[in-house]
Amino acid sequence: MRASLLQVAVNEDESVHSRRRRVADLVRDQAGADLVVLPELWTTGAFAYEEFAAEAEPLEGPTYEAMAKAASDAGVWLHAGSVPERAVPAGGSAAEDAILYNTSLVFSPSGELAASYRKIHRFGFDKGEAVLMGAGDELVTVRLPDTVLGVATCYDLRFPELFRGLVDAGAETLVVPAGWPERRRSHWTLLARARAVENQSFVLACGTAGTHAGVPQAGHSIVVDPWGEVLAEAGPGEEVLTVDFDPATVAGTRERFPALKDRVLGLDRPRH
Ligand SMILES: O=C(O)CCC(=O)C(=O)O
Repeated sequence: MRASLLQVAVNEDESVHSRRRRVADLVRDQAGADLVVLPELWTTGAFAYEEFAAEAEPLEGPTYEAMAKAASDAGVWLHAGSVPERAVPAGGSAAEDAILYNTSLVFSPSGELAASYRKIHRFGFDKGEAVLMGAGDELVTVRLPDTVLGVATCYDLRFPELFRGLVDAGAETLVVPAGWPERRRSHWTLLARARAVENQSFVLACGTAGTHAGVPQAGHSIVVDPWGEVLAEAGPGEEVLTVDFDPATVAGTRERFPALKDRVLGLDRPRH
C-alpha cells in the first residue's frame, strides 16, 4: 500500500483560499497512491485561534467540496486532515447556537465522505482550542480495501486509551493529522513510536511546516511500523512524504508477539 503524507506549510502570507487551491492540486498530484493524508487545521493553522470563528465552515463547506473533488480526481483515499467545523445543534439558530469542532474528513476514491471525526482531546488547557471548540465523543475507524484506519488528531496522541479503543474497534493503521509545535518535537516522535509499538499498528502522523501565530511548526511527519521502526520521516519544511508499506505486517506482528492478548482490563478503575 502506498501512502503520501502532505506536510503542508501554513504561513500567514498565504490566504486560506489560495492554500486550499494549492493543497487540492497537491492531492491531485498523488494519483497512484492508495492513501493521502493532510495535517490538522491546515486552512487556518492549529494555533491561529483568532481565525477559527471567521474561517469555520459547515461540514460540507468549501474545504469539503475541494477535497472531495481532489480525492476523486486523483482516485485516492484521502484523509483530508481537519477543518474548523461550524455545527448548529438540532433546534438551535444558526448564528447564536453554533458550536465549533476540530473535525477531520475522510473521502473515498470516488469523492464520497467515508467518515468524519471530531477531535476528542482539545489542546490549550484554559485557552485556545480548549475553550473555543467543542469536544467530540466518538471513536472513528474507516475500512479501506487493505487495512482499517483508526483516526485521531494531534493532542489525542498523548492519550493512549483512545488508541486502545481504536484497536479494539479493529484499527490497524493509526492516522494522526497534527499541527505540532517545534518546541515539543521530541514528544511527537516519541509518542508516534510508542502508539505504534503498544498497539502493534502502523502510525501515519502528518504535521504542518511553517510558522503561524508566532508558533514554528515541527514538520517531521513520520510513518512508523508495528514494531516501532521509523519507515520514513520528513524534514522541517513543506514536503510530500511517500512510503510503501504492507498492512499484513500488523497481523503477523500481533501473531508472533501477542502482547495485546495479555492485557488486563479494568485497571483504569480502582479495585478497592
Ligand atoms: O500536545 C502537544 O504538545 C501539541 C498539541 C497541539 O498542538 C494540538 O493538539 O493542536
